[in-house]
Amino acid sequence: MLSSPFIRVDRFSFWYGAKQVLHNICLDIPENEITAFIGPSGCGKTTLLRNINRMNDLVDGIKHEGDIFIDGQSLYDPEVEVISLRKRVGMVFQKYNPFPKSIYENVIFSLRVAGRNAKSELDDVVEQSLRGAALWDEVKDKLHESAFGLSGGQQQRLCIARAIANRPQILLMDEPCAALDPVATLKIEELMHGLKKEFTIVIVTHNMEQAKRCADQTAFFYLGKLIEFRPTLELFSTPKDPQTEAYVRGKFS
Ligand SMILES: Nc1ncnc2c1ncn2[C@@H]1O[C@H](COP(=O)(O)OP(=O)(O)OP(=O)(O)O)[C@@H](O)[C@H]1O
Repeated sequence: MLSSPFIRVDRFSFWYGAKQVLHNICLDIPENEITAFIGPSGCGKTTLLRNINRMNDLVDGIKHEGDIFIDGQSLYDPEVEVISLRKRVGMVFQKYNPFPKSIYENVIFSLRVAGRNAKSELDDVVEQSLRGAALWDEVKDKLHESAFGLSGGQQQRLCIARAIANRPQILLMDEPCAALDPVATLKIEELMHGLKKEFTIVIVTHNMEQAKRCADQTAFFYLGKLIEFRPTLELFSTPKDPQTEAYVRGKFS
């Protein structure tokens, strides 16, 4: 049984110009769990992820039908401000993208933008966020050095620290390990298990082993449609739909 939905995708369809890329998606994502989106390239996983914090609003010529709710509130409610929505929904991208600043300034970037400059608060947020991203012990003696001096895996964990510094409720991760080696990948996966206690996590991944290792629920998409959404172990061991079965058995990618 799924716990109560925290994110509800309700009959959601989406177009880039004349091209429809999502078709009538219905999906209930539970709170404090990890939900993976899998499926072949171009099936719309990232498009759906980027709609959960309305990142796609930045693209010209888009259109949607249906709705997405977070904790019962429509993302398209006129009262919802996109800036405050993005505070509730943090995002980590495929290619780690720290700013050309110190480790410390990267973590508290959004607080600075919001005019929060009290040193004691910033110090506290830096420590809590870096601990949350399992990076504190590795960087606590060089907080004022450039973020670019860190390894790729450390830079991605720094981006996670930056994303959680605002205490979002939801963390969207778009192939967060695609640019990382297997050791750094495992570290991020371990980290996700800890983070889900505090955040509802949605991850897009091409790596089915990663979905199996990390995700509580997995959604399989094909050609812009949601084909199957079930607890991960069930989806991989006893897929109900022949298309899901073909995909998870590696018959197409
Ligand atoms: N900004 C855009 N403008 C126009 N079409 C786009 C845009 N972004 C994505 N698309 C198209 O929408 C479809 C879905 O793309 P999307 O990136 O959501 O799929 P995906 O499943 O995440 O793919 P991948 O696994 O390759 O990242 C694709 O056909 C893609 O070419």
